Amino acid sequence: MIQFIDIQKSFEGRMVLGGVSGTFKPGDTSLIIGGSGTGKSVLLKCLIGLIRPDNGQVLYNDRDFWNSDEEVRKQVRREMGVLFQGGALFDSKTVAQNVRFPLDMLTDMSESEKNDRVMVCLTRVGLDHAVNRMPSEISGGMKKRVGIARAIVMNPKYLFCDEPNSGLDPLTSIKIDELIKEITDEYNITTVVITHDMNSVLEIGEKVMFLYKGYKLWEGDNNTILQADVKELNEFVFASKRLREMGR
Ligand SMILES: Nc1ncnc2c1ncn2[C@@H]1O[C@H](COP(=O)(O)OP(=O)(O)OP(=O)(O)O)[C@@H](O)[C@H]1O
Repeated sequence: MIQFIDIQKSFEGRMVLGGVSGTFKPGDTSLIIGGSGTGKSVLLKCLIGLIRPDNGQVLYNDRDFWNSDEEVRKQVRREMGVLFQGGALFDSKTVAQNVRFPLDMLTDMSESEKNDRVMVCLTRVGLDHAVNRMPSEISGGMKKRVGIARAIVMNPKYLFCDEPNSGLDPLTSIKIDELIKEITDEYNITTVVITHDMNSVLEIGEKVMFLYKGYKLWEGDNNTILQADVKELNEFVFASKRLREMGR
């Protein structure tokens, strides 16, 4: 479980997060949604340890990330998997070498243990046929799958995905969303996904948090989001004027 309490962050006097709190639970795929520049990525970075918040606490199963010593932070970091925007694959490494990278860096597993683990993860994301391909030789959707395989290779308790659908067509996006959700269920991971894709919200949004100008204005699910009585959320959800008119 991840709990974060009153997270605040400003850059050069400009407030980006005004005090955001929330809870993410194991087995849930929790979405953080909101328009551009509303603080989603900064919040994610505060959670995963890339930006230190000015105020507030982030608790990983009761371990206070920012107020613990480096050993605790290191341990928590080892329990995280991150799927970065764009996949962030190494262009000069094969698919298998990309997935294996965290095992090389962070474990003392034997060669055969590493190879087995890589194959388990690549098979799970449907890419066991592509182990020796280079990133330049595979599609955008496949790159995301490689990114997911790499993010789960260390068997994470917590999985963070920053815009997993960026650059993908709607159908491929839904497949990636479903894969993230299935893996979350299967391994009981606490998963947090940043998105501004309404298709994702409607498909996998069982837990949704809406950020607006650095504040959480709404929390709910895909069954209630269309009826929510929050003006800023309605504007985000029904971004198209045409759609707004059709809904009335
Ligand atoms: N390191 C930084 N230094 C200064 N300002 C920053 C920094 N990181 C983010 N910001 C600012 O904080 C605000 C929120 O940025 P953030 O990246 O969290 O937005 P976002 O909601 O993720 O948007 P998008 O959907 O476009 O990625 C923006 O105005 C951004 O310019």
